[in-house]
Amino acid sequence: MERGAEAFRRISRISSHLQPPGSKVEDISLLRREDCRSKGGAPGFKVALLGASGGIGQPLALLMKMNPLVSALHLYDVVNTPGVTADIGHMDTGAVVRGFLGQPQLESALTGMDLVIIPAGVPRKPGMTRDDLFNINAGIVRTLCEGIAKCCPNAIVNLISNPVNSTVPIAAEVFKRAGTYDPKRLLGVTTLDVVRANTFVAEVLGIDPRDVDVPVVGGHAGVTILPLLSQVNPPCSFTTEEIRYLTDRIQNGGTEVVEAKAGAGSATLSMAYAAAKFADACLRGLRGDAGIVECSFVASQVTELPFFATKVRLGRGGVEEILPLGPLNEFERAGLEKAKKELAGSIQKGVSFIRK
Ligand SMILES: NC(=O)C1=CN([C@@H]2O[C@H](COP(=O)(O)OP(=O)(O)OC[C@H]3O[C@@H](n4cnc5c(N)ncnc54)[C@H](O)[C@@H]3O)[C@@H](O)[C@H]2O)C=CC1
Ligand SMILES: O=C([O-])CC(=O)C(=O)O
Repeated sequence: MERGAEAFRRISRISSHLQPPGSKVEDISLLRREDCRSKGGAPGFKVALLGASGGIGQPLALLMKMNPLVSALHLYDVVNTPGVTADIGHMDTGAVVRGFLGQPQLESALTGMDLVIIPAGVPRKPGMTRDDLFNINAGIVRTLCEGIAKCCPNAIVNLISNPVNSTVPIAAEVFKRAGTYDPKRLLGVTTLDVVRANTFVAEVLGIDPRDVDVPVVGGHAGVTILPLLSQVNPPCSFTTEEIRYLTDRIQNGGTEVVEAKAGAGSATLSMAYAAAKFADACLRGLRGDAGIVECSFVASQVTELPFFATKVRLGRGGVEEILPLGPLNEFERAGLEKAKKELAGSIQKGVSFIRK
């Protein structure tokens, strides 16, 4: 009997370690986080996920909890974080998980973070463009970035919320106002475009997508998504029809998912995969690994525009080097002009939102 009670006490103590703040477990008097023997997790990076209860946020939380480079994972949202945190927190991987609910807990969620990933905001429904999300998501991104400027100004920021072509300029303006802007640390996540391009090109070539690398440059909406099919690795050639089919499918991959989900949102699972892949690359860069190259929408001088997505080399300071576009064929040069025209407007819209 006595041994049974002791066993219950020990189990209760262990599970208390993972209870999120605000959850309803206090009525079991033995459940106290402070009772745990171990206070910390494995050495590694501290990562915050803002929008953690959403369609992207939940699977991304799962994937980041599985990343051995992460020692602390902070899950922030305006809804449902106690449940998501309790659930993810039971995974027997190294990262210690803590949940934060609502604006009053934003600062605690952000303090001390090395990497902040932002998938907070509304997704598209059929018939909408990413720009139709601007009115709601611009304000959400501004608030979250103000928190970052205050609580973890040196963190790397991975911005997922759409329209990325405008939200990255918004974030830059918020950081400039706060005096914390470092263009090397602000990265718009365009990895899903590369992931899709690799998949669709591999399908056409009849090879394994893991063996394919397609650079996708420009931005993250419609014609601003510019796959460079002339630079595919391994080197290969396509017919004119294949180039038109692939370019169109890559540019409209997001819309393909939005329509298939028929009102239930946009890409979440493939996006969580892509975001986890990109975040892992950023963390390996922070660790000092060499040769980490990914496409990302960043402050750039590759074109006359202030922001542009290209391959970038990641390192301890974030973006260590912006790689050139490389030689483009005539089809890609025409695509680049179209992309730049639309991008210029989207970037300006983001900048004006803060400067107005
Ligand atoms: N960059 C990219 O390649 C992609 C970007 N996206 C974008 O990611 C965003 C999120 O998409 P989903 O996860 O599918 O949407 P969702 O609606 O399922 O989840 C969004 C989450 O953000 C939370 N949220 C709302 N306001 C917030 C605030 N002020 N602070 C913190 N959290 C807040 C919501 O409560 C919700 O849990 C959308 O804007 C979508 O367009 C989606 C796919 C790909
Ligand atoms: O299409 C959307 O709205 C979501 C997104 O950015 C993508 O899937 O690429």
